[in-house]
Amino acid sequence: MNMDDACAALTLEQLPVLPRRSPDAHKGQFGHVFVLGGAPGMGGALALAAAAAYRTGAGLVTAVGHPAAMPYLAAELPEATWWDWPASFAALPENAVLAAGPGLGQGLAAHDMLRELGQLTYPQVWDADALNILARFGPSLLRSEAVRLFTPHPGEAARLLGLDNSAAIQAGRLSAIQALQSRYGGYWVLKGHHSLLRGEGDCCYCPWGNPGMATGGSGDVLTGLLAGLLAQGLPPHEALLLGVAVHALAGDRAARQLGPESLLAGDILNAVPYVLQELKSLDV
Ligand SMILES: NC(=O)C1=CN([C@@H]2O[C@H](COP(=O)(O)OP(=O)(O)OC[C@H]3O[C@@H](n4cnc5c(N)ncnc54)[C@H](OP(=O)(O)O)[C@@H]3O)[C@@H](O)[C@H]2O)[C@@H](O)CC1
Ligand SMILES: Nc1ncnc2c1ncn2[C@@H]1O[C@H](COP(=O)(O)OP(=O)(O)O)[C@@H](O)[C@H]1O
Repeated sequence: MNMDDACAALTLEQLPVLPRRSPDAHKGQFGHVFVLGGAPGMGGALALAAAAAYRTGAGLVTAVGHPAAMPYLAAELPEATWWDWPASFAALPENAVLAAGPGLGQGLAAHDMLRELGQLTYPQVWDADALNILARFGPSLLRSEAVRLFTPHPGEAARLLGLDNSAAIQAGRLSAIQALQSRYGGYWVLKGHHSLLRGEGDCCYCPWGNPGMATGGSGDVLTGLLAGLLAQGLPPHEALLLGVAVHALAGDRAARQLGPESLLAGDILNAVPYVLQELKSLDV
């Protein structure tokens, strides 16, 4: 079955808009995103996700990474605060949102932090190595009731379902995303060409995006976007639709300017503010 026959395409009209900021707004009203990632050699993934959370409008962003990842943050994102691994999340602010996975690796510290994350009730985004660790432990890792958004690519989806490789997922993307949601609960995007979304109600697919986005780090940008939207209080289903759409539209905008071959994940990130503005201007 062709998934496009079974799922409706997301439309611009369906996308929620971010609430207008009151003139006396302060940063505490827009949430505090904690991004867990940045194992040695992968500080860039953490920096991209943290920057994306800020670009979407989060009030504060803290990058939780290995000390070796610090130079990326200092150079790329002085706006972020920084926690070294191993970190504990016993005393987070009330408005915290956690996003785990970008460049996290699968070492001991990552396992410990995810075991703790699985018991927290703050809204969460699970991506990349957080999904690989979840695949190893299964749904029992998710002990608490919490809003959770999951963002696997087909390789990660295969691991989460105990399948050999991504070909099995690609052969039946619709049944794969259904199986993922019934096994792990929560809100899902199965990434790739025409990313599939499944939150509340029927599934839909994202008609935007392009093969230029098949480049290292573009998924890390999506993780930060989703966390930034949750942090501003968007309900999870709306955050899922808007985050995936903004990411794909930003990818299309960057590809039009630069060509798909030259596209970097950072170009998607840089296009996000323009897409957010354009979407706002549609809401009249
Ligand atoms: N700058 C940095 O610091 C960066 C750091 N990064 C970090 O690296 C870590 C490892 O993450 P990763 O995704 O690179 O490795 P991995 O999970 O083994 O996936 C590869 C396999 O999955 C599949 N596959 C993927 N997409 C697919 C698709 N659309 N359609 C179909 N299949 C698809 C495909 O499998 P195959 O088709 O070969 O079966 C492929 O071989 C992680 O922590 C991440 O955050 C990266 O974000 C990059 C930038
Ligand atoms: N051919 C494509 N068409 C549309 N979007 C794509 C395509 N290839 C990749 N993408 C998007 O780019 C992102 C890649 O994410 P991911 O594979 O996790 O990359 P990384 O791990 O390098 O950050 C996803 O959001 C995916 O939907």
